[in-house]
Amino acid sequence: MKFKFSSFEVDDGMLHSAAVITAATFSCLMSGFVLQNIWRKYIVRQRIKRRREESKLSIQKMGDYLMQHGLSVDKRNIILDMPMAELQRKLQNGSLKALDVLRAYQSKAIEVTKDLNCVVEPIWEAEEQAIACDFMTGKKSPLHGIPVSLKENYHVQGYDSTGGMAKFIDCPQPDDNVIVKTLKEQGAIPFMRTNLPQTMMVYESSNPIYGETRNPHDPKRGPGGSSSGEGCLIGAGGSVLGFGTDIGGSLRIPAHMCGVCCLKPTVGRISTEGTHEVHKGATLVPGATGPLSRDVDGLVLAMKSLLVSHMFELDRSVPPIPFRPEIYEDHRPLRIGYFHDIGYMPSVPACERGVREVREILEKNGHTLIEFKVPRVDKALELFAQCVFGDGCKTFTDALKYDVVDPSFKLTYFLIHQAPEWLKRVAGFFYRTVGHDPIPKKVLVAAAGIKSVSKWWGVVEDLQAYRKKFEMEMRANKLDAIISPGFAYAAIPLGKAFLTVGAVAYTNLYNVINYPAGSLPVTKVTEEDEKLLENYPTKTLYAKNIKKLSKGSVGLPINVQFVAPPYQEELVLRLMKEVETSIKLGERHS
Ligand SMILES: CCCCCCCCCCCCCCCCCCCCCC(=O)NCCO
Repeated sequence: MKFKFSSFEVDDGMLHSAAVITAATFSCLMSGFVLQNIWRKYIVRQRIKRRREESKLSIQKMGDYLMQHGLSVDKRNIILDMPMAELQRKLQNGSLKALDVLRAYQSKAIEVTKDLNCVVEPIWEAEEQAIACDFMTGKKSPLHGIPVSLKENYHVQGYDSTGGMAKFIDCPQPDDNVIVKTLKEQGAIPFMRTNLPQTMMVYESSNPIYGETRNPHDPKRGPGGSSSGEGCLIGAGGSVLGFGTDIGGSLRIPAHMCGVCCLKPTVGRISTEGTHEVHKGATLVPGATGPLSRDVDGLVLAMKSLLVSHMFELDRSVPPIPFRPEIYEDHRPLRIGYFHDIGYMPSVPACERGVREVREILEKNGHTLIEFKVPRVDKALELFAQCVFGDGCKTFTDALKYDVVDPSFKLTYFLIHQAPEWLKRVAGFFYRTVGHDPIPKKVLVAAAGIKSVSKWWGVVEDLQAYRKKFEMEMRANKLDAIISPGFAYAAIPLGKAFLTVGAVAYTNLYNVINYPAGSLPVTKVTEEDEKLLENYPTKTLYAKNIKKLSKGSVGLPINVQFVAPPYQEELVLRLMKEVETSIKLGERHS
């Protein structure tokens, strides 16, 4: 048979050859594509393996070095037991050497990371800095000789900031970030870099490069995240002061689960320049940087040392507001709002008791406590998802292309980041009908992305309106501050955060409204709390999971959050210090 195409003729033999050539080209392209994918994934795995080995080797080398140059156990323990104020005083008056303090904390950090895997690598330059401190004469800076640990996403010259993602391995940072530079200028010694979950947008603690960090109070449980390594290292006594980041609770969740203090400042109060975030462009609910510490004095010292002309000069977007002692040291009685239940899922009995006990302390100290109802928590959650996943999660999926997805992140990644909109709607339907919970659908649809600029502007208006509503509620009650649960529950078994993720409402509320929020350990889960857990209401799927996963948590730490209007960090710290002091006095008298 012959076909005639205008000026030339084609027989079926030619047609057959054309089809064969097309099919061959197509299968070549396809296999090329598949092979390229396999190759890229292979390269990524090799890179991850090499980086992990380098990290382990560096930690081991530090351990070996300390065996030869370490302190005696007694001397080390005396240093490790010192609260921040005493440590600072002794470094200032020269009765402690910076090198001894560094060695004490290096050796404790290396010791605890063996079981807990909280350190990703030591910062080797610390030693030289400590020696320089000890040779210094003249007036000492406020952080003189104090070792500080840093979450891995803080840029440190010469080190990678991977955020647990292979794509960023072998990209050493050209410079220290603004906070690190200011800390060094103030005499601090960055000495350890700490672990985080892949992408930092979960409150788990694992990534394929550095592995999984465990809770210092129960290694079968998670330390919270995403400043997981910081919470764990400070909670285990391996650091006295550290720094992390927080977009939805990443400072406060690990602080609560590991029993340490932290402060998430108002975004803008201190510099956020030079931290690795996957979606830096999502500026409506941006990441905050902030300190974690063993005690409130550590947070105060950190803020005083950062709020100085050096930082204001390095990052001119930061308003030059120094630390205001007149607010921190004020004794005026305040009106403080409180809640136990955010209006989505109740907090477990131990967290509720934590707030109740802090309320009693504050009332005894002369403050007025008023019950506060959080306006429309569903709206706050929806706004959070719209603002951080507004691009339909494209920045996240791009960052993880060819990467190994961590098991602890797989379900979140699939459902929030990768699933097409129709599947998100089906999952939302499941949560609403089987889980008796309409909120996940809103969040999942939001994570499918904002479809146009005018819709994006609508989100901006909604966010402004929500912030105003919150402010008006506080004004209506004449509130100076708020206290609320540190989180909905204490630490749960590793890898289970996905099953309870709605609890993030307890922390990300303050990111949505951009209020400073501190977290303070106030109690521990008791047998009585565990008994009361039996009556925990389980209306939604998340609440059921919380009840199940909270069992067996006796002895775990419980924090309370302290919150004030934007730029009132000193007020937050004042209240935290007041409660910390009362708790310590109470412990001494009992
Ligand atoms: C993943 C579950 C899918 C179902 C959706 C349920 C929605 C229920 C409400 C939860 C809304 C938020 C979901 C997103 C999870 C984000 C968790 C954020 C943890 C902290 C992140 C952070 O602060 N990172 C700091 C980075 O520097």
